[in-house]
Amino acid sequence: MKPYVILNAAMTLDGKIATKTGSSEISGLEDIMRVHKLRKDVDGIMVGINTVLSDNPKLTTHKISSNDSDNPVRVIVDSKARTPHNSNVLNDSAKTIIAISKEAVLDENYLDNVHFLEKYVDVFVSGEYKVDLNELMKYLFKEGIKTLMLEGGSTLNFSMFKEGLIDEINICIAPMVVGGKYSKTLVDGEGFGFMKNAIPLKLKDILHVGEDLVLKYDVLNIK
Ligand SMILES: NC(=O)C1=CN([C@@H]2O[C@H](COP(=O)(O)OP(=O)(O)OC[C@H]3O[C@@H](n4cnc5c(N)ncnc54)[C@H](O)[C@@H]3O)[C@@H](O)[C@H]2O)C=CC1
Ligand SMILES: Nc1nc(O)c(N)c(N[C@@H]2O[C@H](COP(=O)(O)O)[C@@H](O)[C@H]2O)n1
Repeated sequence: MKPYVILNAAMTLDGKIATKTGSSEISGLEDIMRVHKLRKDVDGIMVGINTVLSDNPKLTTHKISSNDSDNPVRVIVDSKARTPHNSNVLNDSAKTIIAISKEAVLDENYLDNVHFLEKYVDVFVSGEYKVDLNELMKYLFKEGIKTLMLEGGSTLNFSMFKEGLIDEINICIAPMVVGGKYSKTLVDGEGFGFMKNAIPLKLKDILHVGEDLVLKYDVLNIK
């Protein structure tokens, strides 16, 4: 059993979720409010370690009227236990789970930080060098996370698609173009070699949210 996973992201019309410098303020205010209401409705919210390093996100419902009990459990996919000590995701506004790989506990270069993180958060170990996302989903479900919002970035998004773990996509398209072959797109990773392997989707809703457009899709190849 696994959580129902909703990938939520904001991209420019040309499909970028951040520039090459990591700048990523894309959603308009109304979309931010929509996202924070969605955060309040789900049990968990998950990002990759590069998103933590780049944005230092809070991953709480702080943009809407709410209290700490409304915050979802934060989940960080962090194979080498690189979450910095001063990260906002380590504050006590919400529970945090950091998923690491076996390498992080076997290699003394990473072990000190594992011990540090264990003082503040739940640490879940799976996979040899990279977090095993299937194992992680099973663990989160057992921990009571029945709905999980995936908030990026591009690399984790691809891995989650490849494993067939995403059920739904909510994508905000902002009326802007940024370009750049080194700018992150909605889904990067290694990608598929042939269109016949593309993830099939079904459009289920189109919303005008302020100046932005929000498209909602069901993913048709889930496990
Ligand atoms: N506009 C938007 O909605 C959003 C934009 N972003 C942007 O995305 C950028 C970060 O994206 P990325 O660099 O692609 O990094 P990412 O946030 O997807 O993290 C990827 C890292 O996670 C770790 N990882 C561990 N196990 C993994 C597995 N099984 N599969 C995949 N990754 C695994 C690896 O260290 C990997 O390099 C930032 O610039 C951030 O601002 C991030 C979220 C939302
Ligand atoms: N919905 C949305 N729109 C954007 O324009 C974004 N850049 C993001 N980014 C995601 O939100 C995280 C920041 O969250 P906090 O406000 O600090 O809680 C960021 O790390 C991305 O995951 N999302």
